[in-house]
Amino acid sequence: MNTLSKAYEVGTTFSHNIIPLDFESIDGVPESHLWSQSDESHQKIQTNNPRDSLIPVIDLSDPCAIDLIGQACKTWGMFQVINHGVPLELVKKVEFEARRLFSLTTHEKRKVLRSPTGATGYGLPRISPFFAKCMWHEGFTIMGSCVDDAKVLWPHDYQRFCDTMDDYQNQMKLLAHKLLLLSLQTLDVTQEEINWATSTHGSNGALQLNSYPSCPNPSRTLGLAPHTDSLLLTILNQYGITGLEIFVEGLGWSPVCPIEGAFVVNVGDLLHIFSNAKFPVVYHRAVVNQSKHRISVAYFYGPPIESTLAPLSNYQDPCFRSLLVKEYIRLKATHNDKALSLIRI
Ligand SMILES: C=C1C[C@]23C[C@@]1(O)CC[C@H]2[C@@]12CCC[C@@](C)(C(=O)O1)[C@H]2[C@@H]3C(=O)O
Ligand SMILES: O=C(O)CCC(=O)C(=O)O
Ligand SMILES: [Fe+2]
Repeated sequence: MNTLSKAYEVGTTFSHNIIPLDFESIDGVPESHLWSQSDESHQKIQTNNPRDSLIPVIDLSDPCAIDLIGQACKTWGMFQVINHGVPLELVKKVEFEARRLFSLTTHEKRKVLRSPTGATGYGLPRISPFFAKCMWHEGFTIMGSCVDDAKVLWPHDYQRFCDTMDDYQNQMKLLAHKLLLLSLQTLDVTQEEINWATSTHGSNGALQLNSYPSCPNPSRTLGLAPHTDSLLLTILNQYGITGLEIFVEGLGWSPVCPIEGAFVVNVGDLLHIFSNAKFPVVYHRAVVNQSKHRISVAYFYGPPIESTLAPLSNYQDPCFRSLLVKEYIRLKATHNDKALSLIRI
């Protein structure tokens, strides 16, 4: 077993609906998607200016970028990055292809449904079984090649979609390595540990295309329920439409405003563990809106799944026990937000 998708093959299968709603054919929010106003996951906060964002914006060409990234990772577990070197043309192509996919009919999209234990394909977010209500969301997950699914969707025109997603995953991996290298240098880390986190052999990534159709009653539902991301680092593009929110202790849910050309970068569970909790993980969610069909694209970067994950060796008191990366992925798949506490020392 050496690819990320394999780590998901074994594990609990939930008898839970795995098919997104047929958003084309409904004109209200059904009971299954109505979140209670008293639910903590569903509370809102008022910011004085909805354009205000707490999360720092870091210019990668700034000579101080390393300190700024270290500071942002330690304070927020999140930052936005500009001047990152990813070609804008490719970023736009990814949005175009994602919109092309989600604008297919429900009948077409259901031909490439992710199986209940599967990793790739069209479906609901993996975290869905942990919530009583459904999310106003449909997603397409890519781990490695997406050619099999693309051939089903566009038998005579699949190459464009695959090439775009492959190029983007390569660019994302390069950026993830760059950002990990910078952030880790601000911790007491050995060269061997840096090599593990930024290894080019057997390291794993996944691309998640998220679609949040416009919603007749956005305040009564959620696009993506509160969660932390599982792998080392996530690089997200909001494509200009507000929706991502983070949970800030004492403040509540706060928006992360989209900035043109920027990516939102956040620490995942594996980096939280590896940094011995020096980098916090940030709870985040996505809200939907009434007039716009929002697309976001998230790249998740992780280390080889057969390798051992352990807190940095230079720290005297490890906060977590060590385990294989694939074991943590399975714990997360079966226990969701309880997984971290299950390995805390
Ligand atoms: C590598 C992965 C991270 C992810 C699970 C996945 O296998 C691919 C989908 C990812 C995603 C996207 C939406 C939110 C999330 C929590 C989910 O349900 O599926 C993340 C997963 C994660 O970070 O655990
Ligand atoms: O759509 C968003 O803004 C958030 C997406 C997200 O959190 C994810 O894909 O893990
Ligand atoms: Fe996320």
